[in-house]
Amino acid sequence: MIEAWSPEDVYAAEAALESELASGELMARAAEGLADVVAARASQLEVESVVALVGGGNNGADALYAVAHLADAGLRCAAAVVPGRVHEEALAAARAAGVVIVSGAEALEDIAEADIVVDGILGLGGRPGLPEHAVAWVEAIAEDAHVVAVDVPSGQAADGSVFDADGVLADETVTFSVPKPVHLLPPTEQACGALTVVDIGLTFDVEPSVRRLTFDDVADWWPVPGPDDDKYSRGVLGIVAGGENYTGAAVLAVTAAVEAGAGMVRYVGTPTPVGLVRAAVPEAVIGEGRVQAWVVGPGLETSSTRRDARAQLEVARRALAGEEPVLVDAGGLELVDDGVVEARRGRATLLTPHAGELARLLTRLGPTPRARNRPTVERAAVEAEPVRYARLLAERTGMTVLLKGATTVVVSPDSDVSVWSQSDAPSWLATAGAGDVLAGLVGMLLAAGVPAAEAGALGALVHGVAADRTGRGGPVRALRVAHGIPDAVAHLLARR
Ligand SMILES: NC(=O)C1=CN([C@@H]2O[C@H](COP(=O)(O)OP(=O)(O)OC[C@H]3O[C@@H](n4cnc5c(N)ncnc54)[C@H](OP(=O)(O)O)[C@@H]3O)[C@@H](O)[C@H]2O)[C@@H](O)CC1
Ligand SMILES: Nc1ncnc2c1ncn2[C@@H]1O[C@H](COP(=O)(O)OP(=O)(O)O)[C@@H](O)[C@H]1O
Repeated sequence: MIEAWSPEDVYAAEAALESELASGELMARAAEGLADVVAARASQLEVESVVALVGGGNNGADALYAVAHLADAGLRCAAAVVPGRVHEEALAAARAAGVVIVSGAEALEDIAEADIVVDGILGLGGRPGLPEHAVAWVEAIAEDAHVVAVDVPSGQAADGSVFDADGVLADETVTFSVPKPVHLLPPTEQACGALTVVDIGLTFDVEPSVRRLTFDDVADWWPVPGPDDDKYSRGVLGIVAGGENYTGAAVLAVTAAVEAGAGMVRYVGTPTPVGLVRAAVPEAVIGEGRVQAWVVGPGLETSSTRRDARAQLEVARRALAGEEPVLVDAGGLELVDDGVVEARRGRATLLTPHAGELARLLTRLGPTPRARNRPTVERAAVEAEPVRYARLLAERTGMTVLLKGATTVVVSPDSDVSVWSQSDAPSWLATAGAGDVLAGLVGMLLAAGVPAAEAGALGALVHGVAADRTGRGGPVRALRVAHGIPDAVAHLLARR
């Protein structure tokens, strides 16, 4: 598991450790680790000119001490500074080691010619956006330069909340002791490149803000049946999905649940998808019955006036009113109102919208049940600040929210619980029907007893790996992702 702590928690851990160490020791460890990474990269890339972009805080000091080490080691180093706004001891150390200190136009020339740029403008203490003087520095970086961010790519929010397209976009980031939210969350993760964590000795006795499951965690988490299991003890999943228009969603969700290893899947639909499911997934049992969890919504048509569609909707509503865990996706999200919110208090519910669905649902629900003013939430706003909006929906509904995207986040209604962030899928997975597959897969995990947030994270990981292994670098269609789940699970379980 990869875990990230918030800037506040990191500052607290730093203060606790600093009181036990000689002054400057932590920064010395950070700078040494940073210098080792940059030296290794210079050697791999067979280049020798390094320019540090130096801000006025400790992040800039790390960069200065690091280039001092690199100059000692024989690399050609310069540091761009704003005179008077720089850590004086670090500046003296860099100068003494032979680092050329530059500012103004001279700095821009050196930056443009550098093979490696070390970004020490802003770190953990940075607010989103670049300082004015640093805009020209960042613009001057050559296209083919290798950019190493110190702790946080400057301009990006350290808590992962806001992405700055004009900020630093690093090829790699070197951080200290533990990852921070900026490294794991959308939208900022894209600015970090490859991540190296240098251990400087900080320890934490508080929960991380963000967690990410890795391939090696799957064997510990996946519900593997034992000799005493039967199909019922493994968990029966009820799926209410598909309609006379969206027939395929039913086939995809049911196929994924069966392929993921559900003890049994009961499918509730209208005549056309029932016929298709019967033909495509003979293992599925048609009709309502006792289940351990429900998936409600893929391809569900909530406005159909057909008698069979209304009967199907009644089952969906019964599921939402019942005790069993429910995953609510696509059309099912249209059934979520304040009555459902009330009825499901204290019961496991996982909403799985994409950004557009989340925006629509938040707009419809409004900020509070009786709010007169219901501002429209735009899809673009959700895409810009996914965790913030997923949290708003989780808090508004008391339900766990899995927000789908290139990086999928899972946010619990309790703000003290870590956010899950999974980024395991190839971009090929952005294809119609992939969400229906995810719903069936995660539904199976709920039926097997995996808690909602963990089921969401685990399901997102396996979904991504199934797409990756099925597509082998090329396109994937959703049905093949569903059929690829057993291979993905077997592959991940074999890592035990
Ligand atoms: N924590 C650890 O464990 C360790 C941390 N270490 C290192 O320390 C780094 C954190 O250092 P830091 O606290 O000095 O913050 P940093 O980001 O360098 O600068 C803040 C300054 O910038 C300013 N400022 C902010 N945003 C701005 C903006 N948008 N535009 C303009 N100005 C802006 C801000 O001004 P203010 O908001 O106060 O007015 C303040 O003066 C950390 O990332 C790591 O590299 C290691 O050495 C050892 C272990
Ligand atoms: N750029 C991307 N890279 C990787 N995965 C993506 C990307 N965009 C979307 N996905 C994943 O693809 C799936 C799409 O789901 P969804 O939008 O609900 O599709 P549908 O409703 O057609 O089934 C989600 O699991 C999402 O996380």
